Amino acid sequence: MNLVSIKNLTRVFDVSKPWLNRVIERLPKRMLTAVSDVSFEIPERTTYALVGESGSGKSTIGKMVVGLLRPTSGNVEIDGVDLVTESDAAVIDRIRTDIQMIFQDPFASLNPRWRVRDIIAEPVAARGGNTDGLAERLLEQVGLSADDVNKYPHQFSGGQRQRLCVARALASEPKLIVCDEPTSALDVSVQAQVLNLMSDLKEVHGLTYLFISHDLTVVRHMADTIGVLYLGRLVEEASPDALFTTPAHPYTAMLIDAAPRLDAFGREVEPPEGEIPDPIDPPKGCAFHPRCPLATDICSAERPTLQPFNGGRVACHHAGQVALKGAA
Ligand SMILES: Nc1ncnc2c1ncn2[C@@H]1O[C@H](COP(=O)(O)OP(=O)(O)OP(=O)(O)O)[C@@H](O)[C@H]1O
Repeated sequence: MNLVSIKNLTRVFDVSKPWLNRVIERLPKRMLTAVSDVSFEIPERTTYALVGESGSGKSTIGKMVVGLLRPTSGNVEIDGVDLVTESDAAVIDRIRTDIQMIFQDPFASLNPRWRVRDIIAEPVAARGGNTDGLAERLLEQVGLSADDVNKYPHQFSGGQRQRLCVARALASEPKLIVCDEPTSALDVSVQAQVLNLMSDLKEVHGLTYLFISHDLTVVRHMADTIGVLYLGRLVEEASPDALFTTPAHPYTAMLIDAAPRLDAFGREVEPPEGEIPDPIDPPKGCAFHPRCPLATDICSAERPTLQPFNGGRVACHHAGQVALKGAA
């Protein structure tokens, strides 16, 4: 059964400068479509990874799923309840407790003046739940010590702080955790430990993850399905195996080819080629065509729709014609 069902999700931001619109009458508003007509489903107890470059709309989707942002149009169904159209506040409240979010920066998302005990127990205490021994139990589950309950966030390393965030997210026994780049602020060696912990906890607690990352290699081993976003649209969706061996979209191939090359300082050596277009004025037809090695006339004229392909879905006029550099 699907825990999450996203249908035709769209979010437009008004990025006009109000003062300019006041000075110049009838100046058209500048509208930025951050997410456009995105649909996907996440079956219970599985991990769906959303991957794309900066600005592709990943965080905007994550925020709409947890209810931090309202969609311009489309639907977000969690556990059979459409959070966009549901009017019963009690039902929405029940669903919201089933959803937690973990952010990229573990320090910014932990109150520096609170002890770990209060940070972890707060979501449960706020609902009048029983917090006896809760923080101690969760600390042990995330690989920290129960003796740490009286410490403050600054007394932990980056990786440990992200473990605290995981413990806090688990406190209210959620069904779905939306993870927005949870390991990208961490050292590479610590990243793997936190990812392994999250995979283990998924099995133990029967969790479902929506995992957001700009890095395909991070999600390769933990995702059941990967959705590739480009300029707010889903351009490919497939299992990690299919995606890495036979990417159907040239953008996916570009991301794979650019993936894990790090220099001695852990910086990406080879970013994907070409510039990301202006999202306020995206290219006509397929938004990827100015960067695409396979582009032909049809690509600048007609936007390809997402179609079933090789067990997944792809939006490309030349689906399946790509070759990975590494495979050449
Ligand atoms: N509150 C906002 N107001 C105006 N524009 C926004 C807002 N939030 C996001 N955007 C724009 O929407 C687009 C998608 O942003 P989003 O943060 O969802 O992308 P992302 O893929 O998560 O990128 P990153 O990895 O850099 O966070 C970007 O062009 C961004 O500038």
